[in-house]
Order: sequence, then C-alpha cells, then structure tokens
Amino acid sequence: MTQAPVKVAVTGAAGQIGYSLLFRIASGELLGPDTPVQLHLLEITPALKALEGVVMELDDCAFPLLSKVVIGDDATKVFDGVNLAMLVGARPRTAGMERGDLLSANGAIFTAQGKALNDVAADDVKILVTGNPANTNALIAMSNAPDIPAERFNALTRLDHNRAISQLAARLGVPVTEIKKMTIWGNHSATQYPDLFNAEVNGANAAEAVNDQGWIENDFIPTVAKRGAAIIAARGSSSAASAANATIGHMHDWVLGTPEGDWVSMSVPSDGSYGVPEGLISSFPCVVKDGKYEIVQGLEINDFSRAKIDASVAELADEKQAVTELGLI
Ligand SMILES: NC(=O)C1=CN([C@@H]2O[C@H](COP(=O)(O)OP(=O)(O)OC[C@H]3O[C@@H](n4cnc5c(N)ncnc54)[C@H](O)[C@@H]3O)[C@@H](O)[C@H]2O)C=CC1
Ligand SMILES: O=C([O-])CC(=O)C(=O)O
Repeated sequence: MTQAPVKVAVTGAAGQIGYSLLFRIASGELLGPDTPVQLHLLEITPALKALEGVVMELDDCAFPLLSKVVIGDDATKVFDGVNLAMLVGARPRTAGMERGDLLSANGAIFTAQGKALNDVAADDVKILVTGNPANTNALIAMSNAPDIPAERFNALTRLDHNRAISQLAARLGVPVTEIKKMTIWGNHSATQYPDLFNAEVNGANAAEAVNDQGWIENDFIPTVAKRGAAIIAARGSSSAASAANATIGHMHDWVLGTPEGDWVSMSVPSDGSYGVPEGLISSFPCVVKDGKYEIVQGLEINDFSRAKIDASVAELADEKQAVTELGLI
C-alpha cells in the first residue's frame, strides 16, 4: 500500500446517508482494497458534536485503508485539496413534498460549496451531488465554480437506475445480474423516465421481454419514479442506505470505469445529446473509461420515450429558471 491517500469529501456527514456512506468508503468499497483514503467531513456547526461521535466509531473500526479524518464546518478548510467530493448535506423532504420544493431551502448550500470547491479542491476533483433537488443543486454548484471544468459536476440518478433494475428483475423473475443497459433519463424527480426500450434482459430487448405496455406505463415507470415517496411513507424518513449505496456506485464507476457491455445512468451536464439543452444536468446512459465518462450515442428514442424525456427535461429547465430568479446561478 504505497499509494498516496485519495482525499474524499463528504458533506452532511452526520446525517442519515452519511452514517451508511462513511463506513463503506473507509472499508475500501469506493476505491478498492489497495487505495487508502482520507475523509474530509463537512457539517453545520450544531451537528459537529454528532459528527465527532461518528468519527469515534470510524476510529473503532480500525479500518486499514483509512489514513486520516478531517472534520469541520468551514467548506474552504474541509475541501482543501480534495480529489472526490460527495455533496450529500441538505435538508431531506418529508411526506407530501416534491423534491423541487427543496430548491430554495437547499439551493444556497450549493452556491457556497461550489465557490469553496472552486477555490481549494484538487485540480482533478470530481463532484457528485446527492442532496435534493440533486440535478439543480449540481447546476448551482457548477455555476459557482467557473475554474472547475463543467463535466466534473454530476448528480445522482444511480438510485433510480438500481430501482429500475430491481423492479424489472422482479417482474421477469430473473436475477438482477441479467439486466443490462438500463437508462434513467431526465431529472431525479417524479418526472424521470426509466427506459426499458433500450434495456436488455439476458441479451434480449427488455420492453419486448415484458411485452406489456400497460405495465410499463402504469406500474413500472410510476413505481420507480415515486419510490422515494413510498420509502418516506413506509419508513418515516427518506431512503438512506440505498442512497449511500448508489452514491458509492456512481463515484466508484466514475473513477474505476463501467463494466464492458453495460452502461450506468449518470446525471451529467448535457452536451446537447438527445435534444437535451446544453448545460442542463440531466440523466443519460454513460460509459466510463480512464476516469472520463461519455454519453452513449445512437440509441433509438421512440415517440413514447421522446415525450417522457422532453417532459422531464422541461422540468429541469423550469428549475433552472427558478434558481436563476433566486439569484443562485
Ligand atoms: N439523489 C438521491 O437519489 C437521493 C437524495 N437524497 C437527499 O440527500 C440529502 C441528505 O439526506 P439525509 O442524509 O437523509 O438527510 P439528513 O437530514 O439525515 O442529513 C443531512 C445532513 O446535512 C447536514 N447539512 C445541512 N446543511 C449543510 C451544509 N450547508 N453543509 C454541510 N452539511 C449540511 C445536516 O446537518 C444533516 O446532518 C437530502 O437532500 C435528501 O433528500 C436522499 C436520498 C436519495
Ligand atoms: O425521495 C426523496 O426525497 C429521497 C430521494 O431522493 C429518493 O429516495 O429517491
């Protein structure tokens, strides 16, 4: 283990997602068994004491790969030199709210953190926003960090991707490992579009394998898109372990690459692909090689998919307009 530690920032580190995320990063699940990590944990001042307790627990795990933990409430200190930044810290929604309702409450967090990353992060920093509304928060952070290349700002739709795989596998009675090329298009919201027309089950087209447009429209899509609300209704608080799992999965693949013959859903700044206006942070099918992702090109978009993608992208454009009016970008 001669490698220098990778500095990984996590915001909202004393929160629900943080409690699952930190231990998995420190155990090597993010970057593999040979890469030491240094955790840089940001919280608001009143949560620092709770965060100290979490750090005591990290100490008590004696993780061989965890070389150091830095904590604090000042982003310009905590983000100093970080290579990876997982922006989780934000208020979660509660029953009856849509994620977009959090825009004004959470948006301001991402202006400050975008600026701090711009000033002090490592030159190779990769930034993943999990805090909701994730896509537009990522847009805010990106817009406040003019010196960091835009493509280094991603938002999390991997949880939706995993949910879609799980729902499809259950419907067809196959293991999740037989499902490939799942795509979530658009926003991490109730308008997102999980696409079965380009997905595969054991190499066959998933929509054809299902062979039931009614199920796709009335069961599959709403179940995936409203899964977050269903979890809030059941658990009384929003998904945490599955969100941490998806955050790890996205960053792991962004750093270490996607498997041959498959892709993952990542919300990335649009380059205009598939008619999504340039600059909006929207979910696309992506492959990653050597730490760089590319949007998969040339997929067929039928009329049904086109309408669904357009509706979700229109919502992203509305959110962009709203944060522009709030003066956040
Ligand atoms: N994109 C996705 O798929 C998902 C996103 N989420 C979102 O993730 C976010 C966090 O969720 P939880 O951990 O369950 O919430 P939580 O309330 O348990 O934890 C959030 C933490 O963030 C901290 N925080 C607030 N403002 C901060 C700031 N300016 N800097 C640093 N830390 C700050 C809070 O003190 C708190 O400890 C929420 O916005 C939630 O909606 C949750 C699940 C899935
Ligand atoms: O639904 C929420 O508010 C939390 C979340 O983003 C999810 O579980 O997908």
